[in-house]
Amino acid sequence: MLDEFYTLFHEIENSLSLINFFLPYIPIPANRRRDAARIKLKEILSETVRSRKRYNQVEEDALQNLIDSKYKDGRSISEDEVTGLMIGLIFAGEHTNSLSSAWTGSYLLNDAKCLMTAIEEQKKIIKKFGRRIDYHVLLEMYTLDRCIKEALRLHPTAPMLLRKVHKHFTVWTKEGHEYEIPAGHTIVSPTVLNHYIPYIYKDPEVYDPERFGPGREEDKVGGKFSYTSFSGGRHACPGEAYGYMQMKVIWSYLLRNYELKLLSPFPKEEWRKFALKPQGKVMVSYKIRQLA
Ligand code: HEM
Repeated sequence: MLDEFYTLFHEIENSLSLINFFLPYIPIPANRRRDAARIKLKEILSETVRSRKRYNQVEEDALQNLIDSKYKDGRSISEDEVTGLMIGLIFAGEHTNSLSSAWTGSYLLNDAKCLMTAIEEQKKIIKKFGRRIDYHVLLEMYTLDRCIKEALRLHPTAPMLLRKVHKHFTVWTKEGHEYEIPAGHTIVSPTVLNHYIPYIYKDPEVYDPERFGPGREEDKVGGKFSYTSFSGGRHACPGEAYGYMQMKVIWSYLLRNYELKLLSPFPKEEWRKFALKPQGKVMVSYKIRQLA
């Protein structure tokens, strides 16, 4: 069941491409597979929803929260809405995390100094807490946190953010130029360019997790929208903290239990895909070890 679920999500992920951004329903093979996978996922989730209702089964999970939620006028949300929201939620958290973990790993394994700093941090944490990894232990992983944040600065999973303008407003640039933004227009904020602005990020092309460390905190320099890998404003990602936790679980576990080496060249970005994934396969060799 889990394998089938994963494969179906993979089909949805495979349809992410620039062409789909402009023409989401164009009948190309990837979209046909995406639509078939969406139907099958809906069937699986609908069956779970119905079975819970049939047997009055109540679980403590996100699906249950959606099943039990109501509109302001007291109306329950429909089965279609529950399954649609659930698919959206899993998709929002799954491919973003796997891409960001892959970029983080590629950078760590490509940079001996960063890798050593991240390993030393794990050793210190093991000394303090033993080998357990829980919420409180994850909060102590400042170095790993910064390594992930920096990988996401260089490779944000959403390369641009779009907003529909509801009210006319004016923007002034640092150079003093003034721009009128009329209501009704769609504005694009290209995260993938903003994260490389040199007066905010020193040597922006360089992977340097310490730029977020105490005393530097370069992302604070340009104001609250300098770092938008998790977007900003009302529709900022609600899964940011959870996402960091997941990525820290993955990478702390790997660093503690395996000696890893990057075999393939450092990956390039796959620009044809809307989410900036690594191009081709990232090949790694591993040897079992236990950090102490
Ligand atoms: C590395 C991990 C993640 C990254 C990089 C990421 C990135 C983003 C970005 C950039 C947006 C905003 C898109 C926009 O403004 O147009 C967003 C929205 C969203 N994310 Fe995440 N996300 C991550 C993990 C998660 C997780 C784990 C969840 C939930 C379990 C999640 C749920 C959502 C949802 C529901 C939205 C829509 C928010 C709204 O429109 O109000 N994300 N995410």
